[in-house]
Amino acid sequence: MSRYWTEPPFKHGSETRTGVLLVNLGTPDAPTAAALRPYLKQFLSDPRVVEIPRLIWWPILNGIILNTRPKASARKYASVWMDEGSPLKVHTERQAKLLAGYLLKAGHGELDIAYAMRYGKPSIADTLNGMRSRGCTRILVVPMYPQYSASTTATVIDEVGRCLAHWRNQPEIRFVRSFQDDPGYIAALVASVREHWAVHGEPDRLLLSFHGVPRRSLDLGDPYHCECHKTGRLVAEGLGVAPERVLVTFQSRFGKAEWLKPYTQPTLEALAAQGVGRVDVMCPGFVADCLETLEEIAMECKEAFLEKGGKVFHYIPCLNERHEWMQALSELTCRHLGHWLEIQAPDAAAREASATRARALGAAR
Ligand SMILES: C=CC1=C(C)c2cc3[nH]c(cc4nc(cc5[nH]c(cc1n2)c(C)c5CCC(=O)O)C(CCC(=O)O)=C4C)c(C)c3C=C
Ligand SMILES: [Fe+2]
Ligand SMILES: [Fe+2]
Repeated sequence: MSRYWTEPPFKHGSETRTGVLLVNLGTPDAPTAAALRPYLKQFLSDPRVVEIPRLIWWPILNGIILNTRPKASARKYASVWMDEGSPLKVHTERQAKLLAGYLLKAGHGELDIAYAMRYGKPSIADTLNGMRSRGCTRILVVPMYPQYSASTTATVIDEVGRCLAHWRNQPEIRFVRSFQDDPGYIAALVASVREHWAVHGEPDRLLLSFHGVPRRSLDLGDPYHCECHKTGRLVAEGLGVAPERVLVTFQSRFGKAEWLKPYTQPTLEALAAQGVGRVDVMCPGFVADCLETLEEIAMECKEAFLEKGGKVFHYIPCLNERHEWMQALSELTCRHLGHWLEIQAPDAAAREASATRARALGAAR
């Protein structure tokens, strides 16, 4: 591969477009060990995800993990796989299509909406190339992680930078950093819990389970832990329930090191042992259901809670394609697109808005 600036020549005078790129974590192509292996290799080779010196990590990854985990993970993926594919990819694709519809309704049908996966397919590189070929010269990248973490958000930003290093004619680019306290996102979470409680009544405890990260990343200054707690506090406030009935926990510990605490499954087991009868669990850090929610929480954690004497366990689904969430995402997107929307839309309304602003600026001077 030639290293730099390999794209076809820019068509001078051709129309330019504004694009929105949604990026989520990634997923294997199939629920099989053969498909899991390259996916896990790419994911777990990312130094933003596993911060262990390569000299130590490579033999563990290639010698142990990639020989055992693909088979075990494939079984888990098979238990949640949908007719159309991996839940994470299915929901992300639907979200991108719906977002285009919501933006069209808001008067921005001209926007180019795409989605990509940080690991696996569709890759960020291929998707950006597609956007370039459709004439996108301005791109807003939206990592689909409400809470910022170096292991998720930062690695998306890094990868976009690496891809653009091969472009001669680079686009104007913006990133959404995080949206842990976005009022629309919080309102969508609250609406989802309320809807569940309207049918099933209220539980003894509501657990908000976020994906974990190594404890060390908090000590080194990663804001993820704080952002999770902020989301948790705002959801509890929005629901109007006593704070002690809402717990923030962290799931999916990987390896032997300490991760963010309290851990989700041991917390559920302790609650069951204390005689807490019913818990509801929601995962606000994931905007789409995936292996970590459908298998780890709704199956494994449920079983653990009931085994320890808990009576009722409800899993409240992720926001997925919920109306309030899609509305919040389209509003968040418009806010971040900012003046690009005016530059983009060459219609009378936009020209009028620009003229009004110019007049106001003139008057201010
Ligand atoms: C090894 C360290 C890992 C860190 C750090 C980590 C952070 C992190 N991950 C998500 C979101 C998701 N992770 C998912 C799967 C997954 N995560 C890890 C490991 C780390 N994650 C592994 C090994 C796996 C693969 C599955 C397995 O074999 O158990 C997923 C689901 C993907 C899917 O296809 O459904 C998501 C989503 C966040 C938000 C995060 C840090 C904040
Ligand atoms: Fe993960
Ligand atoms: Fe997991």
